[in-house]
Parts: sequence; structure tokens; C-alpha cells
Amino acid sequence: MDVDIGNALASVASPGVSRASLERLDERVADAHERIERGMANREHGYEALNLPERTDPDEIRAAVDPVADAEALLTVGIGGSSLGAATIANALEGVEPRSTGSRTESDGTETVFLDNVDPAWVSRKLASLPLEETAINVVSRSGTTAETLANFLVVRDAFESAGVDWTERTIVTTGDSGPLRDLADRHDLPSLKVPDGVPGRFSALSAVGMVAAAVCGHDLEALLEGAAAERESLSGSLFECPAYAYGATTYALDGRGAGTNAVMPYAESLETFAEWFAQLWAESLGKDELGQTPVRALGATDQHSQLQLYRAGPRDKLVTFLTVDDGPDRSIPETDVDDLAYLGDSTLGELLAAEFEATEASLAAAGRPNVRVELEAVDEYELGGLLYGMEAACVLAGELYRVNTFEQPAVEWAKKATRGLLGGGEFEEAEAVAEKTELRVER
Ligand SMILES: O=P(O)(O)OC[C@H]1O[C@](O)(CO)[C@@H](O)[C@@H]1O
Repeated sequence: MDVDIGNALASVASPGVSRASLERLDERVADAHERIERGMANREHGYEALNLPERTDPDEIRAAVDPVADAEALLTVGIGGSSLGAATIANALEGVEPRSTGSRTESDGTETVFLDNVDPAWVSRKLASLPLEETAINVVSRSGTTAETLANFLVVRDAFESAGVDWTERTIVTTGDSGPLRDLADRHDLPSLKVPDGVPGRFSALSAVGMVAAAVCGHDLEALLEGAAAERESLSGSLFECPAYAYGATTYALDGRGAGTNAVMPYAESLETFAEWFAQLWAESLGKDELGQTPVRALGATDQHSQLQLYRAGPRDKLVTFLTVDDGPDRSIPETDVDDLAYLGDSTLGELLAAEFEATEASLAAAGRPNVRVELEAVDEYELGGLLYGMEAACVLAGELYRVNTFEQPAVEWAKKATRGLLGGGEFEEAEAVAEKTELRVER
């Protein structure tokens, strides 16, 4: 990935960061880079995620999915980091043929469904829509205890049993060394993969956690890892030489100058899920000690017609991160004899999308609103691996600059305990606090 931070400079944007400030910040980037390299070398918790391109074994993942390689549909049961990485990869690569086939399989059009919520009507609809006898189950939980995932898995198993389909023949488990899900995999002798040690869920897209779905779909796992490895090679002690650090340092600097919101706006429908993955990465990693930038999900060109008004004319508290793709399939716009629309007939949808992006970027710059451009050559395995790795490295760098503990998420635990207490899963004072809610009801 390449990054262009020109429209975030104080000479054109407010809030903005001056070149001199970036040069001063670069000294801290050099220190942070040393810390990150040390963490990687010592395989420390969290930093280990940046070693995944060399540690993940595609052959092991392909061997585990072999029993279900011909499935028509893949139902992934997981939540947060145990779903969003896999969904980002699967959704981005849907319909994309591998960059280099070699000994690898071609994409076979497997339908991918992600069960990452427990809304009963939605779960029932999803299950009813699937040909269960042709569906494989990919259940993922690092801890093996997450209530949403385990409950959904029990519901899915029950649906398979009711349909007379043996779920034990069709299930792959990815989890930690121990825990209820590991016990279950062992009890039923299910093919299983391990969530790598030292890798928090939101940083695990480039491990079995994110790559089982890609393997079942026949995507090029090696190219994903090669793209990530190339990004890893670009990590260096200066933000001016490393796109990932340029992004992490610029977002940090802008946040400190008032851009507390980061609206991530890919100009590619296939990258819409990427913005969701990014939101978890940024929010859970950096949102602590009363610090952190709020990630917002947007999509170009669609959200030009719903959110752009705010981004250009609302409070000066936002950074817009654009994602652009240089090359991809295109479709011409048919000619028309309506005079006012004639200009469209000389163009393609791709040209229109590119023009929409350039116009939007320029419109924000003209209004002095900070924005950053992240450029991909294409949406394929190699570029996607680079994007995921680059954003993880950007986040780790930002965490060093904020001086927060990037790899923990203690604030999420409170509601987990309260939920468990409410369902009778133990005595938790958090559950009692639920009953103490302050009310000021306004009724019709
Ligand atoms: O993989 P697990 O343990 O099921 O956790 C799922 C998600 O829940 C969290 O622990 C908290 O929401 C995330 O960090 C994680 O990605």
C-alpha cells in the first residue's frame, strides 16, 4: 500500500500537521520502531502479530480444510477479531481469481456467510437460506468461551442435526490450546487449527483465524502472506520511508490537533468490510486511558450522498481516510440520446467512480478538511495482505505514540460479565448495576 498524507498538512488543512511537526514526531517514530522490532524479535504478546507473514503455514490451513474443500457454502461462526478478518478477506476477494495459480486451487465461488451476531430472527434467516448438507462450518474463538459464538455454534449444530446432517463431518475449529471449544473439538475429533500464541483476535487476520475461509474459497494464501511480508519489509525508523508508519503517525498527530474521528471511506464495494475490520482494530487497540480516535465506516461513492455534507461543512473534528484501487474490472456506460447525459456515454463506471473520488478528495481539500489517501494497485490477495498488515503496523505504531496498551481490551469485559450474570452464569456485581439504570422515560 502507498499512503499520501499531503492533504493532512497544516499548509492545506485545519486541523493539520506541519511538516516540521512531523519531522519532530519522526524521532519518536524511530524509538517506537525500535520497540516494535524488539517486541517482534522477542515474540512478545501483540508484537508477535507482525511476525505472522513468516509464521503462518498455508499448507497446514489447507490440510485442515481439505475434508470440506468442496463445500458449496461456508458458515463462519465467530465475532469481532474471530470474524472480521475472515469476512474482510472473503468479501474483498469474492470473484477474484488468484494472482498466480501455480499449484494453488482456483476460486470456486463458495458462498460465505458470517454468523457474528445473535439476533434470533437474523440467525434463523441465515440458517434457512443455506443448503446445510452442502455447507461447512468454520467455528472460531480465540478464548473458546465467547457467549455469542458458543451459543450460535450450539444453534447451528442443532439445525444441522434437525436436518439430518452430521455436523461433525463438516466442522473445522480454530481456537486456543484449551477451553470449551478446544474440548469440544477433541471430543468429536474435529479438524482443528490453533490461534497463534501472542496474537490478539483483531490482529489475527493473517493466521488460520482469517485464512480458513480464504482457503475453503480457494484463494491464494501464499500471495496474501507475500503481500504482508512486503509490507513488513517496508517497516523502518522513519515515517517518511514507511507507508504504514506514515499513516499511524499522521492519524495520531491529527487526533492530537482535534481530528478525533477517523472516517474510513474505501472507493470499492469489495472493501466495505475492511472498514468494519479497521473499526475494531482502531477502537479496541487505541481506545483507552481516555485517548483514541473514533473510527467511522463510510463507503465511496455511496456515502458522498449521505455523510459528505458533514465531513466538509460540519465540525472540524474529522480525518477522512480514502482507500483507492488503481486497477480492476470495468463496465462501460451505454450511450444515450439524452443530451444532458451524453457525457456519461463516453465513460465507464470505473471512470465515474475514480472521478467521484478525485472530486470528493479535492472538495475536502478545498474546504481545508484533512484527508489521507491509501492506494492499492488492485483488490487481490497480495495487495490485501499488504493492506491488512500495513494497517496493523500503523495501529501498533500509533499505540506506541499514544503510550497505551494496544493489545488489551479490558473495557469490553464489564458488559461480558454483566451479560453472563443476567443469564444466570454466575454472580457478577456488574449484572446488579444493570438494574440501577437511571430512567427518564418519555412515553406516547
Ligand atoms: O475470539 P474470541 O475469544 O471469541 O473473542 C472475540 C472478540 O471478543 C473480544 O475479546 C472482545 O470483544 C475481541 O477482542 C475479540 O476479537
